[in-house]
Amino acid sequence: MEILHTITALKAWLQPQQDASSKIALVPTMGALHKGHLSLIEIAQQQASIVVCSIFVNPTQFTDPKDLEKYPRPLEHDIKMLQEAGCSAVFMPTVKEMYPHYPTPENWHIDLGSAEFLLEGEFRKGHYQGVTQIVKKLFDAVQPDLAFFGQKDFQQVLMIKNMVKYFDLPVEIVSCPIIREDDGLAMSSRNIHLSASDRQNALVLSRALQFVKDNYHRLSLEALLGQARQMISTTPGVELDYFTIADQETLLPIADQTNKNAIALVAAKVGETRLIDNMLLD
Ligand SMILES: Nc1ncnc2c1ncn2[C@@H]1O[C@H](COP(=O)(O)OP(=O)(O)OP(=O)(O)O)[C@@H](O)[C@H]1O
Ligand SMILES: CC(C)(CO)[C@@H](O)C(=O)[O-]
Ligand code: BAL
Repeated sequence: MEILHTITALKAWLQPQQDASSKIALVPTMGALHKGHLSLIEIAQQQASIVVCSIFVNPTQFTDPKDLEKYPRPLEHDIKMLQEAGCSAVFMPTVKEMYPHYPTPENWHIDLGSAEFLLEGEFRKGHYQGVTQIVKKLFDAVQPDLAFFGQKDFQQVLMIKNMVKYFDLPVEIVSCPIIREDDGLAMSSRNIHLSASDRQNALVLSRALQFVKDNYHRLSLEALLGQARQMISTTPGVELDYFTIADQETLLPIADQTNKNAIALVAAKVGETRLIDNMLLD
């Protein structure tokens, strides 16, 4: 596996590999890799001949400086995992490589539609401008045919699709299923911060989502939301940011269960760690 730190080195490595039949896939990550990330690599390998994984903890998408500072960075371990997964190359640039004038902000603001300001966008203001800014830079560097993202960050996939439309980019965005621990907790790099009791309390998120999914056509919307929110807010050490049942396209709350395109989404702080999860309904 090739380990590349600069855009110049990345382009020099990619160029001779490209022929008319080869497809390039990009799997963007912030590292601290787990089986969720590996599933994206595996799906990418089924659809492309060259799979580039990027590892970059992108400062412009963090709204909480403490969250950025303590974000896990086990780079040696990540490289080993990617090597074992048979990834073609890993791109791990410095902050200066991606943002030459950092910490001076670059001029970046694009229209991502009104869903930008809902849910994660409401709790992490400007988050999706930062996400789309770095993903555009990664797309420019790799020029992938396909790019793979996890459904765990459901709103992120929507925002990236909107960014692709905005610039009319020739890249296909593939959304991949959420990988969970055996007890239902969605895998996440930030799970490493959970204490033993946080880890147990965090299960309420997937349980509340599963409750809504199982009862979607049995209970009223009011009852579904009321019970799910109560399950979460009565769990010790868990502080709910939002639990919503929304339309998958607009992310606005659905009006009733005739909606065939609904999703339940949740975000909560478990101990000191903020987690998100979601489940498609119907
Ligand atoms: N459990 C999972 N299943 C499938 N894809 C996942 C999972 N967790 C993360 N991903 C995807 O991996 C990509 C990189 O995500 P990232 O590196 O931020 O990891 P993460 O586990 O989501 O970390 P965190 O949420 O703690 O930042 C994203 O597209 C994300 O949606
Ligand atoms: C897409 C991404 C790599 C951009 O920094 C990040 O938001 C993530 O890991 O989901
Ligand atoms: N996977 C989402 C990246 C973030 O939380 O910033």
